[in-house]
Amino acid sequence: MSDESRPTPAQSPVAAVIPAAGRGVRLGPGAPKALRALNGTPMLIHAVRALAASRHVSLVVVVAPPEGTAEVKSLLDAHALPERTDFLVVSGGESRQESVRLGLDALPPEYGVVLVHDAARPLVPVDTVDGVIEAVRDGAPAVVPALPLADTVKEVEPAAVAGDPEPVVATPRRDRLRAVQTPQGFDRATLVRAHEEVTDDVTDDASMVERLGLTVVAVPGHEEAFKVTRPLDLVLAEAVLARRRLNDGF
Ligand SMILES: Nc1ccn([C@@H]2O[C@H](COP(=O)(O)OP(=O)(O)OP(=O)(O)O)[C@@H](O)[C@H]2O)c(=O)n1
Ligand SMILES: C[C@](O)(CO)[C@H](O)COP(=O)(O)O
Repeated sequence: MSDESRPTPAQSPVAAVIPAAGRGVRLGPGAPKALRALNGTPMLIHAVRALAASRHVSLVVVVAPPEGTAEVKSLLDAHALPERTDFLVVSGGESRQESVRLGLDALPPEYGVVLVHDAARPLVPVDTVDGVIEAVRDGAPAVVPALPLADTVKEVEPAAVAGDPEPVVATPRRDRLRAVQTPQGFDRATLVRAHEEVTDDVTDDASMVERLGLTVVAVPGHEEAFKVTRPLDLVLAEAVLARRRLNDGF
């Protein structure tokens, strides 16, 4: 599809790329993090359902651990997922950045809006997903869901040996800081260009767009969109699911 015939973000269908190829080292020994269970269901399935809950999302591309693509395909077949959504599974890379790029490479041409969502954020509410999509469709090249911080943040001179005291070098104003979550939403052409041109190590996709000199906008995130990173996060995720079951009355 030529650039001229590609739909603008305002009209375009939305695809979600879910990088799920990480090991989960900080979570401790076990299966790759995305395949570990939350309340008996793999974290990845929760994440896929969370994105597919948006009626705007018509394709979900799961980027699986290279040795786990067959398992991910059978998991997607075995769990009830919305019929209006298509699914693709591709094999992941060495870093999150590489896994996202492999997911982007698999996107059919008609998708002009792309969400990138960590499998490790399985509980993001649909209103957060839709808020990100709306801001991209309104014309922002890149959108991040974000929350104000509760802690004060210090910049330090990192110690050579973990655990040694670290001199504090600065305290940024907290009211100007945000903790950034996923899904991050993009005009597809912008995200593809960022992945082609930016080679620095980054920790999220939006910062690659910042490096192109474009403006990234933040919209409200949600506490339940937290990232399952360490063992205590699993306890919190199960508590959130239990609260949702109570609120849903079953
Ligand atoms: N090579 C990689 C590394 C990470 N990810 C994905 O990127 C998301 C965010 O990464 P993170 O939470 O850091 O997951 P892990 O890399 O698995 O965690 P850790 O750093 O503790 O090993 C996760 O959904 C993870 O599966 C990926 O697709 N490919
Ligand atoms: C993309 C991200 O979730 C935004 O907060 C985060 O940067 C991912 O970091 P990780 O170390 O790969 O989990």
